[in-house]
Amino acid sequence: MYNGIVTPMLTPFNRAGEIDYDATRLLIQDLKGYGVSGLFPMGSTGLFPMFSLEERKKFLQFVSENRNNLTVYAGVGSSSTQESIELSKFTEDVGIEVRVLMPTYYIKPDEEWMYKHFSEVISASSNDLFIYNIPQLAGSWVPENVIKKLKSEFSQVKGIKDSSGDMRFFSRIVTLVSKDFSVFQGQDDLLLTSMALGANGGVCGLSNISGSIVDLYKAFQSGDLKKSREIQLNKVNPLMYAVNAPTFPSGYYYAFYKKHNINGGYRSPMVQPSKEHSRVIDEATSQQI
Ligand SMILES: O=C(O)C(=O)C[C@@H](O)[C@H](O)CO
Repeated sequence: MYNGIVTPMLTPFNRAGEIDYDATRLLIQDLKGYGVSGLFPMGSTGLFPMFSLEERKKFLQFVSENRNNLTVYAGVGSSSTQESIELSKFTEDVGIEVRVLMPTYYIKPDEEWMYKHFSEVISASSNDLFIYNIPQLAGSWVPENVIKKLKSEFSQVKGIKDSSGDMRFFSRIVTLVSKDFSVFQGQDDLLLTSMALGANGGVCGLSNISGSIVDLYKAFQSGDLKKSREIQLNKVNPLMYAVNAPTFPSGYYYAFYKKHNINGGYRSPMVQPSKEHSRVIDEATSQQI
């Protein structure tokens, strides 16, 4: 059973646009301090499509070796099934427990294509796998019948992370929760609602830069609905809307660099947030204390 708050990690850059491993170490220390339960490198917030296969492997191995006793959920998404298979095998070689996989993208897959991608990648290694539903970025939904089919056919399939923001869809898939299958919410402002419906936790971008997400999770788990509602509405949501003012996910990078006074970079084509967006983010982060 997987639960808690998992961080879809930033991939910090230096000014030359290369991965900054010292800053990554600092990020992992932050996350351990906030009390997250897992690390999710090379997801959407981690900008996985911007990296070569070799860069992805090196970063995944670094996170696995510096995990600080946290569970590692490795993004193995690609529009190439062969690449996702290669990354899957690599995650097993470096001791990563969970893979995270969305449908292939750019060329829009029909259900048969989608099932073929998932089944071939799932079978490529024995470690667990979470289905990743994020239609607004991947360009296609993972249909409920495909989710149920993969869940029933492959013992590696241990959960789904839904970032669609569609609570009707979420309300249906959350009924799949069992001791062998977890359902995570990928949108921070829907975390409390989702946990009230039975979600096992969340994969929340804000957990890169604030302890409020874990505080919300802990308040709900302790039965303090009033406190969890206050955190959701007065801390999490305003910060989420502020860091998403600039194009996703540049605001998260700005906030992390600012927090640690790092002269961090933005790999092309990502652009540093404007002065106005930076001011909005600074104001929202100052309210978190
Ligand atoms: O970065 C990821 O991979 C996530 O899971 C977080 C994602 O769901 C964002 O919240 C989408 O806005």
